[in-house]
Order: sequence, then C-alpha cells, then structure tokens
Amino acid sequence: MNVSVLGSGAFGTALAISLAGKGPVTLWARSGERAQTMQATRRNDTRLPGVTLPDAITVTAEIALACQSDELLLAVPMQKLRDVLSDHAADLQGRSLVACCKGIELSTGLGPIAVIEQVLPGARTALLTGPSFADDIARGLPTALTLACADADLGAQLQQTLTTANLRLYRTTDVTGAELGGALKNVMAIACGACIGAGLGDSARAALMTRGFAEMQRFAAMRGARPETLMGLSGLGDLVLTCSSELSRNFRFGLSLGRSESFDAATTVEGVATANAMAAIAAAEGLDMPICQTVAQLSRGAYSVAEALQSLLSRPLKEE
Ligand SMILES: NC(=O)c1ccc[n+]([C@@H]2O[C@H](COP(=O)([O-])OP(=O)(O)OC[C@H]3O[C@@H](n4cnc5c(N)ncnc54)[C@H](O)[C@@H]3O)[C@@H](O)[C@H]2O)c1
Ligand SMILES: O=P(O)(O)OC[C@H](O)CO
Repeated sequence: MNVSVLGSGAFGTALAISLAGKGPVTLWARSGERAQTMQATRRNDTRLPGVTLPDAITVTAEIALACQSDELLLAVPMQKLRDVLSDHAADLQGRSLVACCKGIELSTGLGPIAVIEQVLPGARTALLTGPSFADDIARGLPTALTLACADADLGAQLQQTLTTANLRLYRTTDVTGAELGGALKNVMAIACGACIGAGLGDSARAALMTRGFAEMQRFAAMRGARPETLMGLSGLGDLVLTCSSELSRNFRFGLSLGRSESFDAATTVEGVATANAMAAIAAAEGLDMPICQTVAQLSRGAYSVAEALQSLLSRPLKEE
C-alpha cells in the first residue's frame, strides 16, 4: 500500500514523515520550485523548520505522479480544498481521498467531505482529524487521531494503512461529528486566545472552553452527529489541545486580538472563516451560538475584545 500526501504545508509534511516509516510516500507541492527545493534540501523551512525529510519521501509538483498511489491524503486549508479538487479533478476522479483539513467552507457552509462529494461525485472519502500539532507528529511524539469514514470497511482499511509507530488512529463512521468537532474547536481556540491575550485569566478561559463545548454539542446535534463523537479525540480532545497551547495558530491569532497586535496574514487560521460560516448557519437556523457569533464579530473587527466580553456577560441568566 503506498500513500501520497497532497499539500506540502506543515501538516502534509508531518504526515508524510510519519508515514515514511512504513514505506514510500509521495508529497505533492503545487509549486515546482518548492518541490525541487524540498526534494533537494530534505527540509521544509517555510512551514515546518527543523525536521529532516526521510529518504522514503519523494517531493514532486507532478500531480499525476502523486495520484498513482492507492491512498491520497488532502492536507490543504479548508477554504482552498474546492480549488485543489477542481483544478485536478481528472487525476483525482475515482480515487480514495482522505481529507485532513478542519473547517467549514465559508461560501457554502459545507464540511470537507461534502465538498469532495460535490466536486468529485462517487469519490471514496474519509476524514483524518483530532488533536495533533504538525511539529509533534514530525518529531515522532505519540499522537492519537480519529479516522472518520461512513463506509466501515474502508475506514477499517484506512485505519490500518495510516496508523504508524507513533500515530495511533481510532475509527468512527460518524463523519459529521468528526468534521464539526475539528471545525468548531478552532473557533473556541480563537476565543480562548483573545481571553488570555486580554488578561482575562484562566478561569474565564475554562468558562469559554466549557460553554464553547456546549455550543459544539448543540450544533453537532442539530446536524445529526452522535454525542459520543464530540466527547472523543476529534471534539473534546482537540478542543483541549487547541485552547491551551500557544503552538496553535488559532489560539495565537486570538492572543493577537486580545493584545491588539497584528498577525501574519499568511498564517493558516482556519477558525476565522469557520466562525463566520457557523455564525451565519446558526442565525439562519435560530440556533444559540453566542461564542461563535462573538468570534465572527471579533475576527472581522466589528467588536473590540471589551465589547465581545460585554456581549457574552450581559446575556440572560439561564440553566447550565
Ligand atoms: N499544522 C497543524 O498542526 C495541523 C494539525 C492538524 C490539522 N491541520 C489542518 O491541516 C490543514 C492544512 O494546514 P497546514 O498546517 O498544513 O497549513 P499550512 O499553511 O502549513 O500549509 C497549507 C499548504 O496548502 C497549500 N495550498 C494552499 N492553497 C493551495 C492550492 N490552491 N493548491 C494547492 N496547494 C495549496 C500551501 O501551499 C501550503 O503548502 C488545515 O485545515 C489544518 O487545520 C493542521
Ligand atoms: O495550529 P492550529 O490552531 O491550526 O491547530 C492545529 C491542530 O488543528 C491542532 O489539533
């Protein structure tokens, strides 16, 4: 069984490194120059500095070469997924595709699996998600993720193929729950970062994480997700990691909002588009998602952190 990873950013490179312990891996970069540099230097200095690419990895910009593999992992930002699929539809058609992105498409409100199924009808799809920093995976630190696949047999096969010495996969057939956990935890991480950045304290962060988790469960239930999925690695697990570590880009983006500092626009911060997509869906469905709505307002500069705090604290008192 051979594997290709499409997307040579931090996560794609880390997954390729982990999988290279089991056999040859092809890592696809859209830029020929970037592919050549990574192949020659055996490094990814822009997205994942400090780690060496094993010999088992071939970096290429030839999508047709990458698509010769049995399994394809899509490790690109959520808002770019549709473009990547459309640009390379001829090569990707009929393949087994594992989405590794966390988010909701802003223009449609869809998650990664629905986007794949829209662009490539009939594709065999799965989702890899859960608490994991690319740097930890690349350094071989122990990590556990969720492999979500509606087709139980394909899920079991992918679980075997993609589990590595230090990367342990649990499987579920609840794709909706796994998608929503991974998408919404990024929104809560922005809220928690803003809270810490503004000096509001760890007690306030604990309140945001807990009430944020209630929002995640509420939204997921509306979409038919299983409650236990939200309690697992892809939901609670990733919420805990992302809301409590400065290694998270979403958390750091929130920190910058709380401190009124600028933030590098080239950094992938999935929670911004997802907060805005979720806030629009929640408003249309009449669902109460106050933290999500607040992060959406904060991220587009419609609220200051002080106004965000005031809007959350002034809500009517209610049962937990
Ligand atoms: N970095 C992590 O620790 C981590 C962990 C788990 C999941 N993820 C998820 O993985 C996804 C990718 O994140 P990342 O950390 O690798 O981001 P990144 O910013 O490091 O890399 C994104 C990559 O996508 C490529 N890309 C962007 N637009 C493209 C296009 N149109 N065609 C082809 N390639 C394109 C970029 O060139 C870049 O190499 C995100 O959804 C993120 O939530 C990341
Ligand atoms: O750096 P972030 O905030 O995109 O988080 C990375 C992973 O999603 C953590 O599980």
